[in-house]
Amino acid sequence: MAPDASAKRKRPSAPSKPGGPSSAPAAPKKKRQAHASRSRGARTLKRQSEDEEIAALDRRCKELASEEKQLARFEELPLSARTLKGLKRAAFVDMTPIQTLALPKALSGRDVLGAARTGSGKTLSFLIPVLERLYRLKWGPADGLGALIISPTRELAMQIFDVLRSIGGAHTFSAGLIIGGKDVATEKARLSRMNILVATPGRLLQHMDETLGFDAGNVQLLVLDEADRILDMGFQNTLDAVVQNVPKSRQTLLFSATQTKRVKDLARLSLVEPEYVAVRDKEGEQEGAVPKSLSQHYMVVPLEKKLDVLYSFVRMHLKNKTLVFLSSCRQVQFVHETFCRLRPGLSVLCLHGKQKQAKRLQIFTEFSRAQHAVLLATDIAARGLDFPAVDWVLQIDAPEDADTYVHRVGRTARYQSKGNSLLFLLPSEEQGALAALEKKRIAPEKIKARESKTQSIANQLQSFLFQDPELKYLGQKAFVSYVRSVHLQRDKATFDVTALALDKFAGALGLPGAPKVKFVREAQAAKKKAAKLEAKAAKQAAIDGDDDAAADPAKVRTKYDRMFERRNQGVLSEHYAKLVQDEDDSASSGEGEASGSEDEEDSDAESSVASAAQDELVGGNGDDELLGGAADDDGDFITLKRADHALESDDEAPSTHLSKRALAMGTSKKAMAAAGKRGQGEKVIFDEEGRAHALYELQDELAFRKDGDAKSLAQRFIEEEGARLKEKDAEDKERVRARKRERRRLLREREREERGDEPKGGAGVELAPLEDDDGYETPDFVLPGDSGAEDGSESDEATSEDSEAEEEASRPAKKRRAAKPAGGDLESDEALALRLLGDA
Ligand SMILES: Nc1ncnc2c1ncn2[C@@H]1O[C@H](COP(=O)(O)OP(=O)(O)OP(=O)(O)O)[C@@H](O)[C@H]1O
Repeated sequence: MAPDASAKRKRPSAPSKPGGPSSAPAAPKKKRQAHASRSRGARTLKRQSEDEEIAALDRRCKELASEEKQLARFEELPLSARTLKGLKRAAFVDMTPIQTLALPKALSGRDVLGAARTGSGKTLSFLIPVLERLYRLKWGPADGLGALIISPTRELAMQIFDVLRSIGGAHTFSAGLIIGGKDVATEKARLSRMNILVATPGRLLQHMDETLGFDAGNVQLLVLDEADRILDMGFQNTLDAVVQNVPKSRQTLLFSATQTKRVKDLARLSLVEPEYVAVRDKEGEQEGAVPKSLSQHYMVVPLEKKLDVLYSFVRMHLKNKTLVFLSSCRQVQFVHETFCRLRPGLSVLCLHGKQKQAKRLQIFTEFSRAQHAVLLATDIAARGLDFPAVDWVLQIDAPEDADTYVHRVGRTARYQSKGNSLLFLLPSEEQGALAALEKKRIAPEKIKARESKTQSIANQLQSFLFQDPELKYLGQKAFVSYVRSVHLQRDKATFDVTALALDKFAGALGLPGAPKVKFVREAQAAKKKAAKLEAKAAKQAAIDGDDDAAADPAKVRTKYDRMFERRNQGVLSEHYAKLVQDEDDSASSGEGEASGSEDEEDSDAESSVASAAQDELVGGNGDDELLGGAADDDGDFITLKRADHALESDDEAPSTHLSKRALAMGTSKKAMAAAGKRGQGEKVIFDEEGRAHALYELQDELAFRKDGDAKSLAQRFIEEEGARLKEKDAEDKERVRARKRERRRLLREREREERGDEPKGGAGVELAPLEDDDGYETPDFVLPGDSGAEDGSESDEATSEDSEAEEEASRPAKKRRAAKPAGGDLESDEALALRLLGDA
């Protein structure tokens, strides 16, 4: 098979035999004609034999579908000589169980749903029917696209394409690989000439939408490898759009180790009487999705220990090929970066979705060829990839579900080889994850890491991160992306983001602290709230003796539910009636005034008062008798607070907690008048911030508006305040200058006294005293509306008044000490030094 029609054209022609067509010009015309008719005849014969072969194949395929005969070798299948040649060349002789079951059905044109464990040879189960169908239809370049194979990842698409090339080399179909990350324009140019396409869904749809002349209307076969993944939510819309572009009459083949049987999914593909093909064991049970040659283990590892255990594992398995799964690209990047720096003693590679396509391809090839290596990867490496001879698959972060587990561990123990897998589970994940695996009849064996052999790398990571801020940043991203991955898990019972020891985890990554993650805080708050509600509901259920609600605390009942469900309602009504009666009595006896509106409020208050009372009484032991007892004693119950508190009446003596002076003040008319003069007793209004204002201070809006609009008022205020501040500033500056002048004057006097001479008319050096730097710097207020000129005039004024020494004095002490005194010569320098020494 030619992988590409253009490549086919470029391929150098086969060396011509002596006297063959290449030497034709030299041959006599008759000879040429004879040769042409001979080759025409050969072609016709070939075509005839092909037609016969195809007819025989068609016949045989039909028979095979009804025979239910178990064939063991590819040779026994009704396959074209070209396909058999390709299979032989690739050394495929015996069929695997899934091939034995699926190939006869698929070759007879049926829609097939194939399910078989990982690494069991599903790829050939759909590639052989693709080649055979097109061959039997005598598909040629002019027929356009005949088969479409869709894969969820680029790497898997590349791998399928490689297998197609290896077994289809004897056919003449053109085949193309359509995956993201490649030049679209080049793909577009070649697309219309392809007979078979292997594609990822997104890029395929892009071409269907954009590429002129790309027509999928003649497609005979649609294949979905890892069908359940392509049919799931992530690819849903894309796949639906692709399916709309291919004819309904096509044959459809779906393969996966974890095959979907959901009618809803399959309905989207409009399958026609699909044949479900699954390999069964001797007891007739469908074989497990995981190969028997795989030894599966799991280990409970706290989050903060994961990297230590992983590193220790890698160090102890230097002669192995290990594939490690982590939950996010950032984590893969971070662990790769740090492990490379730690130099574990074998090559550490990484594969994730944020890499460029060329890089991904390079890593894929490198790991495939490597004998001993570690590949850190996200789930893009989980499905379908056929890395040869992987010894261990490690899952550092638990898979989102059992299917993902199956695909991940399926990267080892492929075809007839053996392999090992190790799953890390957090203590909080153990129960849920094992239960999910159990449903698929998967039971990994529990093992423990030896403490003595576990090497801690936290300190080294910390030092790497300290030295390299970029790495620290990556660490923070890795942290957040891990937490997010847990947060986004569907199985909330197993994956609890609030159960993660985030501080410890941050420390294990070498981070100085745990980055704040908003959704964790939200999840924690939600959990707290839910717990509170549950507790409250359970408590209430216990109070009400509601067994159902107590058994199911999630069934939260409102206050109103409780009100309507309440027993002994009559008793409480009686309480209330007495309460109202008592109040009415007291109102009629002149103790208070009960207005109509207050009566209405009372009727609203009944429920809460009664309910609160019930809570209080029954809360003790929830005993109905007690409630009844309380009802008998209802007078006390209702008036409990008033009855127990001897309230001070207005005409009683003032409380004794006031001092004698205060009491005298309170009763003395003179004192009260004096207080009135001091402003006490004036009516004040409190503003929003609780400050008291005299009435006149708070104008109403109209009065406020009389003074002008708000903007001009604000501007005026700013200007006034600016002017006030400038004035203040000038005063401050002047005060400082005066103080400095005074200090200098005093210093000069002291010096003169010490020297015992008269001043020499300003000659010599004027020293700014060191202590002159009082740390005060006049602030320059720049207020809106301040003009630079005004500012400048002020500072000019100051400069003209001050001497050079004063300017010097205003500099910071350190600079001043370093500066050379103005006008100084050697003599004066010496004098200065001597004086300083003397001072010291
Ligand atoms: N009939 C066969 N004889 C020998 N080797 C085979 C045969 N069929 C498949 N293989 C080999 O088995 C390995 C696994 O095959 P394949 O990748 O098709 O598995 P799979 O079932 O698609 O796995 P997965 O579920 O992981 O996608 C490959 O290396 C392939 O070359």
